[in-house]
Amino acid sequence: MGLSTAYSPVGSHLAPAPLGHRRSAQLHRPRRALLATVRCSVDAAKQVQDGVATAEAPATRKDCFGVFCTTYDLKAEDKTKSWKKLVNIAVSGAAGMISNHLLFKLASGEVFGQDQPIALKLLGSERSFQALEGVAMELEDSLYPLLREVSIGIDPYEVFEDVDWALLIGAKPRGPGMERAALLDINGQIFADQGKALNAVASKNVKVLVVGNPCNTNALICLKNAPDIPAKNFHALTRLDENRAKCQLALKAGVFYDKVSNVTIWGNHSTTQVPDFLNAKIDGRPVKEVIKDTKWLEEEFTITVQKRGGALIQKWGRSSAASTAVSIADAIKSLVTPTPEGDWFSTGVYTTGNPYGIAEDIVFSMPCRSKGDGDYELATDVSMDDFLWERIKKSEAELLAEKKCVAHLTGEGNAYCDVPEDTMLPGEV
Ligand SMILES: NC(=O)C1=CN([C@@H]2O[C@H](COP(=O)(O)OP(=O)(O)OC[C@H]3O[C@@H](n4cnc5c(N)ncnc54)[C@H](OP(=O)(O)O)[C@@H]3O)[C@@H](O)[C@H]2O)C=CC1
Ligand SMILES: O=C([O-])CC(=O)C(=O)O
Repeated sequence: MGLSTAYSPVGSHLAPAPLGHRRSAQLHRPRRALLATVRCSVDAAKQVQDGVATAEAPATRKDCFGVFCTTYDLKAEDKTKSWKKLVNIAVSGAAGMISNHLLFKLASGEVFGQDQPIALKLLGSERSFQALEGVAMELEDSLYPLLREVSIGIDPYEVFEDVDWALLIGAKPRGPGMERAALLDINGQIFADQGKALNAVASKNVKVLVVGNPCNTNALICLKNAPDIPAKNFHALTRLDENRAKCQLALKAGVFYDKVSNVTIWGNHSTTQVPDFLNAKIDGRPVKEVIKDTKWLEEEFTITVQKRGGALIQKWGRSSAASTAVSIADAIKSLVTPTPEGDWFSTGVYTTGNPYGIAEDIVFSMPCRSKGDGDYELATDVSMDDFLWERIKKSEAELLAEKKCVAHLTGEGNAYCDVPEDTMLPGEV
């Protein structure tokens, strides 16, 4: 088995290094450079390709971590020779609950494929740096062959360097009594800064998936602060909502999930989101032909999906983490593998140029298809009726109001915040 993951914690002001970890080599680094890079893993990767096994003297390795100061006999296998070029993935909020599930899915190869080696660049903060070290240690201990590099840091300008994907999860949770305007402002600032950093140092074709709430408006802020990256490359996660809607339709129809297709979530990742049962299909047939209970579809189904996050928090005492990680994996897979014929997936994307008549210049969840190249096109073979359109307009109005709240972060003048009273995240009750 190939094993080349390593990280080296840097930052002497933080907690003592775990036993066996050498960190003194980095102590002279400036605080801004709280990024642990991995050199030995690159060497090890080369050795995989070459079929060479060496045990380099630890003294010559400045950035390695513990056991990774020695490289192993990686027994070059045919499959490693056919591996693709390394993909660099940044994850913010990497010490949080969602990441704790997601990182292991990414490292296992189930998202990008079993021939796709990856580098994980974990972004945290001073408050989470020690926890990030713990995350990196767990990744090490998992012996994932495809995970070639792990680095940790608190400076987005360093962590985002050359990244192909940025999964932006870290955000302040809304506390009791906190106004939505305050949440928009605090989190918006995080995404404005990260947008600037991505613009400066990431791959110019980086794909950005914003998870941290309120994710649609955070994604808008991020893309506005990254003018050199195509706006089309920014996504807000609404795949969890799509998965929740599929589950409810499958339950009601008495079928397994795999029979449910063409489910769109329109709009904001909030309680105004619109799960579309007009275009959805069960076993290839319109949902309305299979589920005749229109009252259920129009009322119970919609509200259940809109408020599923809150219902889960009431049971679990915390917000969805594992299912969110699964949905992030699904969202990425939908972009890196071709969409099954006739189907589509939901993702929050930039509306400018959309064919549906939704207001331009916001991030809105809509139905998309991909050829598997990381890009997507909006699905045009969708029907609209008054019921669906009326609800879409409500979610659109909410996003237009959110946009005004963050005008100071998107370069559009002074903010004026008057979001509708009932604007809530799915997890709020
Ligand atoms: N779009 C969707 O479908 C869903 C979105 N979410 C959202 O994802 C985000 C992350 O959720 P989850 O992983 O469960 O949350 P956690 O609380 O476990 O982790 C969030 C991370 O955010 C970081 N963070 C950034 N700024 C702050 C701040 N000012 N105060 C506190 N923490 C901060 C922290 O990391 P650090 O200190 O390293 O910065 C923390 O580890 C939340 O915004 C949540 O609402 C959740 C479920 C579904
Ligand atoms: O509100 C939250 O933080 C959680 C959330 O987005 C969801 O469960 O959909």
